[in-house]
Amino acid sequence: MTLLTEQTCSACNANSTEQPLTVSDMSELLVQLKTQFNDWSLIEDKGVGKLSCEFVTKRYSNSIRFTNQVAALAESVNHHPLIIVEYGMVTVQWWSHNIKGLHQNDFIMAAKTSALFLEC
Ligand SMILES: C[C@H](O)[C@H](O)[C@H]1CNC2=NC(N)=NC(=O)C2=N1
Repeated sequence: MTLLTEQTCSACNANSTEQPLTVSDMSELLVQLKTQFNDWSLIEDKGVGKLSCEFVTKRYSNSIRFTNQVAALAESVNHHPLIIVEYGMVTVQWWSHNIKGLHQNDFIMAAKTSALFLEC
């Protein structure tokens, strides 16, 4: 099985007709993600499933540097997370706005976000 970090995002377009993942597909992807990076959680926010992770940083400047790296990654694939920047912590949440739920892309991007943090 190809690691999520080695997969690429499918094109994200506003009028996607794709549906959110089935529960079984989501569960399988969550196991894959947590096997590689255990800190991600599946949350539900106003009925929308999201992947959320809190990254602990040493200084605010580290938070900003990591945030900028995630932003560059997001821009490179036109798929963007919510990022909350605090002193000592960056919270990242991935979901697909166009389908109001989780897509495989979100699991790929979550894995790539964690891989970025490890290099940071
Ligand atoms: C028009 C543009 O391609 C779309 O709005 C993209 C931008 N970034 C996006 N990011 C996320 N997380 N979900 C989307 O549906 C999405 N759509």
